[in-house]
Amino acid sequence: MSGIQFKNVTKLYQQGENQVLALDDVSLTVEQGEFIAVIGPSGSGKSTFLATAGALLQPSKGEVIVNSKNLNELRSKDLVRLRLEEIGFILQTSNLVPYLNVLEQLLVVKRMAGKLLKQDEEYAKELLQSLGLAAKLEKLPEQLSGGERQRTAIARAFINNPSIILADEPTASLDSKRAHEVVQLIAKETKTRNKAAIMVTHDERMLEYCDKVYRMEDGRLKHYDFQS
Ligand SMILES: Nc1ncnc2c1ncn2[C@@H]1O[C@H](COP(=O)(O)OP(=O)(O)OP(=O)(O)O)[C@@H](O)[C@H]1O
Repeated sequence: MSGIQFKNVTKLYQQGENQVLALDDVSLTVEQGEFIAVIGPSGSGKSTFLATAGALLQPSKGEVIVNSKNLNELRSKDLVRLRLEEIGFILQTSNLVPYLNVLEQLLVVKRMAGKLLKQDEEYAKELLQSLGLAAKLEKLPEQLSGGERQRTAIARAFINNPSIILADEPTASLDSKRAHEVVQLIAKETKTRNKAAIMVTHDERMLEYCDKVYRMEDGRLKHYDFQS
């Protein structure tokens, strides 16, 4: 199936003599067209969960299945391709390339995937416009506000039309109005383009846009009954 599945996933970190249990027997399914949120206290395992879903970290035990592919069975070359083509990451910090302008930040992703078509530039401009960045196409990251940088990173995550969206605190640097707009946009993309999306957030105001909410506590993931 398309989407993301965790089957009894455990992640242990070695810290000197000690082991830290960051994910403790986590199982869940995020189907295509579903937008889920993960909340929970600092250090509870949310970033570890997202990095595992995005094939950036390997589980110590259990299986992660992304678009019907068991990540344990992929070679590192295939993992790189999967991350590039099928997953859009939105991180806490925007991680923009300092010497590329806003438009180029998106086009470079296409070039990396080996295919930059004429219509890609049009789509990139459209995306940037929908995120309120039409006047900033030629600006470098250092010439942008924190919120503008974050919106550029969000547009960059969408440019390859990935089927999976993984967002780590995407609203951290945004004011309330932009925060709502950005999460609405992720929700809309998820529905209209049938993606599977996971958002880690501290911002309870954003939960209303999500289909399901889970709470992480000490590495355990539990369904959270959220009333909007
Ligand atoms: N590379 C690492 N090596 C050792 N321990 C780690 C490593 N990364 C995270 N941890 C530990 O694993 C646990 C889960 O960390 P994680 O970053 O996933 O939590 P989090 O919920 O994302 O926290 P925050 O909300 O503060 O970002 C914590 O106890 C953390 O100290």
